[in-house]
Amino acid sequence: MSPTRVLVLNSGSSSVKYQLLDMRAGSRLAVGLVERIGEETSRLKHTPLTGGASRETTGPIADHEAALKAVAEELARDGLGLDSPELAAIGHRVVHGGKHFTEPTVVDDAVLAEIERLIPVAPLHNPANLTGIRTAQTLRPDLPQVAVFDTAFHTTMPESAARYAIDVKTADEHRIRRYGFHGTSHAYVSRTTAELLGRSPEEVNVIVLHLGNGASASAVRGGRCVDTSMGLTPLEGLVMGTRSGDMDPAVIFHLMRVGKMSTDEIDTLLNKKSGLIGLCGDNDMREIRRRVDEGDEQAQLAFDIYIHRLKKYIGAYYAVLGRVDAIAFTAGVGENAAPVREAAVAGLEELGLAVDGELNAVRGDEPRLISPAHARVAVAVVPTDEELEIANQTYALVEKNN
Ligand SMILES: Nc1ncnc2c1ncn2[C@@H]1O[C@H](COP(=O)(O)OP(=O)(O)O)[C@@H](O)[C@H]1O
Ligand SMILES: CC(=O)OP(=O)(O)O
Ligand SMILES: [Mg+2]
Repeated sequence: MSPTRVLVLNSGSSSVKYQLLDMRAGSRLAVGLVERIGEETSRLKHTPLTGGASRETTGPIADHEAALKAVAEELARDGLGLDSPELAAIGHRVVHGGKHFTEPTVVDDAVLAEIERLIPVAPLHNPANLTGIRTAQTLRPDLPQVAVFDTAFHTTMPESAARYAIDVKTADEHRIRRYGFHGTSHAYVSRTTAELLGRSPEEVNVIVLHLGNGASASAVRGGRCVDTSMGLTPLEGLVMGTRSGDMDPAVIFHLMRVGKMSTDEIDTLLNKKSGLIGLCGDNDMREIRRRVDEGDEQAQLAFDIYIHRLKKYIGAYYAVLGRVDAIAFTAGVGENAAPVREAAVAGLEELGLAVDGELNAVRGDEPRLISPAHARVAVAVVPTDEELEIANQTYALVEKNN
């Protein structure tokens, strides 16, 4: 019998999320997370789902290579090591795939070179993704390593949404266009939202709000992305944990000319010291809500700016789609922060949008509706599962190639 297990690695700038799945049985064998990679207080949390309790270790994990080796050791302790003949492939989230990669792709040297070439436009993410792939290759050189790109779902965007209004020749020479990210999540969540409505994805128009530490919105018409809020890099769009999202690009010239800041300093400012953390010193929505409830004005202003931007995108994508069947909230903030969901649609009753206070307060892991009965537009909470989606795409590709 051919092997049926897939290991999925979702390497972020300072974390690795992973899952080991058995695709034939449709079950998860282990899940885990390594956080704060590169710091003294790195933490690995491993949960075997074949029996036994979660294990947590803290202590310095220097880089993504060390992180992946630690994950491999944890899996081996449960008899689920990477040397298993039952492993069919390793699936990797790769954040930037440019215009080129529209499908999941088996990694070879040319693919690695392209991911590397795209580092300047995904400096926080592509290096970690590359290290994950290379380390996995050294651990299992015989296995297919499959790259699943954040950008792939957005390659259906029309030119009118994908192009910036800058000189065409310059844009083409430097491949400057809007690529969009979190595509695996937008694809999974828009499809799951259609299922929740009991309809096929082709029939429905959905606005997906992926609100994690990084955050993006997308407009999905009949299962295809027609616009999304991130652009050339994951900096454009919504207010995020540490990223500014949209602003007048001339802010950058001003900081250079008048603020005498270097390109790298401005890059760090906008990617790592802006957004919620720049506005109020915290990037965790739990902490911000706690402060808001205590009457903290700075946290309140940060929250208000976050919501204002979100609302603008809801309105914009409503206009782009013309008809909206559902709005889906997902990722850490979208799935957990009821006040964010309530505030984001407050005052939009004329657009057929509202949340039911009681439904909105319910917590859970299942996709669910939070709009009042008979609402014109369904408002939903749809937990994302990038790892499952990557596993499905990886396994489908490996099966096809066999
Ligand atoms: N219970 C909660 N209430 C409000 N916000 C939460 C809660 N749990 C997590 N979050 C938010 O979710 C964020 C992480 O989301 P996640 O989707 O895991 O992000 P990423 O994949 O970018 O690391 C945290 O920074 C925090 O702001
Ligand atoms: C592309 C992106 O912003 O990813 P993340 O939210 O994982 O940082
Ligand atoms: Mg994420």
